[in-house]
Amino acid sequence: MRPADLKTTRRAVRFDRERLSIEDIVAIAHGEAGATLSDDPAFRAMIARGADFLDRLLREDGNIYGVTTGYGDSCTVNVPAELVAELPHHLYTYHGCGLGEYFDPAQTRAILAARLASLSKGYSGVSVELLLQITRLLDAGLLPLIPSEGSVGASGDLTPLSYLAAVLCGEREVWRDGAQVPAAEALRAAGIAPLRLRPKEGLAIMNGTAVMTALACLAFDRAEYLTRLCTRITAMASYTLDGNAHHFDEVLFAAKPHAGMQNVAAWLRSDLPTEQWERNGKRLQDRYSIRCAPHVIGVLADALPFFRSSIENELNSANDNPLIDPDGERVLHGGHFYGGHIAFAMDGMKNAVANLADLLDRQMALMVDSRYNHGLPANLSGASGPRAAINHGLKALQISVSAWTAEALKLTMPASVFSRSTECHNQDKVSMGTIAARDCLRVLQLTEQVVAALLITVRQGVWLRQQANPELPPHAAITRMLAELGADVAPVQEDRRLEPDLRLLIERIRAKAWELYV
Ligand SMILES: N[C@@H](Cc1ccc(O)cc1)C(=O)O
Repeated sequence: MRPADLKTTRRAVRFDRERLSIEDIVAIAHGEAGATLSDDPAFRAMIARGADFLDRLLREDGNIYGVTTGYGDSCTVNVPAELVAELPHHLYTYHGCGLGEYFDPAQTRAILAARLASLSKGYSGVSVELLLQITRLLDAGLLPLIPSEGSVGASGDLTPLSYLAAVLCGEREVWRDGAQVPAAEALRAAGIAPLRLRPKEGLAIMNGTAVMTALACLAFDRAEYLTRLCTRITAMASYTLDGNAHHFDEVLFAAKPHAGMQNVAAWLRSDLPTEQWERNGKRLQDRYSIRCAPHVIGVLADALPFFRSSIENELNSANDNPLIDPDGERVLHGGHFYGGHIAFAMDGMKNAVANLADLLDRQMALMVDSRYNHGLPANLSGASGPRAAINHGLKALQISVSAWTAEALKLTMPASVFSRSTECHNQDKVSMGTIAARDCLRVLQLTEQVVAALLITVRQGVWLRQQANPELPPHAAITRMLAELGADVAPVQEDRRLEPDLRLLIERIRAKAWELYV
């Protein structure tokens, strides 16, 4: 369903000074919620006070950074009064040098929502009209085409956000129903008058962390689901390998108090048949990719609450410069456009997520190898009799998984350590948070591909194990998951092209199709 079709039923996220959550931004991104600006008169008056104070200051003092001066290192250049009105338009114009792929519509909606969140805090000296204009774009489904490359993530996401500023003013291009249209034409057709920016409004739109923060919200949402799905896959891999379910014992895990990791172990316990306790069972110690799975998945599970607080604090911050204190009537010069917290969260998240890909890649290596899979066919081939000779089962799928895993791991190099001095040494330390966030999304995409392949593998593996050892106790969660996967993916009996199965499973992963551990 397209977002526009959902208009009548979907909820609205209200923008005011209240704290917003990652889920609010994700809902707007996916078109499940709209964005409305609070019409509370006190809120609107507070916003207007900032803009009025700036107007007064301009009249009385005549000298404000970024209003009557050049930007950044050019702050020593004074702008004559008759050119002040043109200055914000120059800001977005000369920043129109982004390149690379355009952000997709969901990412773009998240970016608009994140910028609206920051400006709604009331410290940016912008007009209510500007905030409303952002909601109008979201409402009408007119999404700026924003190139994804060209931000150092410390003077804010200046260059990508210049594309939002330009579109608000009826310039550059938007997506409309999936097509690229000139913004001027799209705004006219939607009955939206282009803005003429007030003196500080160009800076307020562009000088902030909205792009990286929006991407971080989307990344968080995907990473959280993967902790659950990788746990379920681990349970099915353990079952496939006829492994030792007691590796996830409650007393064992109580001895190591990482709460997220303990949770993963508890999920595994709930998935696996652990009724019978054997002192020296048949499989004393499984390999690490099974035995230590809670310790690998748990790193991400334990980091998520920290990532959430960093991302939501950034989302709920006034992150431009200078800030305008409407009540104290002061102009506060600082560096809140510096995205170090998001950079760290994204660099950390991509590392922890790539480790999931690596974990699953190792689990697959055990399952397809008849030297390690405890009695199942090589490559988990489902063919029998003379035809077994020409069937290669999941052989190529494993090779693809190795490639996707390698590519994910390759992208884990932290972006934040590549800070470099730029803009005539005014921006001499920068966060690279937007690059970190883009890396993280790519690592998530590659890891989801690995997850899709592992879903095929465990679906095949559990099915073969049930045939090989019919006496094994079936377990509710695994049986249910096998049935759900079975509805999408047939067992591989004769070799077939698995790409369609993979693509379908990736869709299911992105839609969080399976209810896991609720
Ligand atoms: N981020 C800078 C402002 C800036 C804006 C545009 C630039 O091109 C450069 C710098 C500051 O607030 O100090």
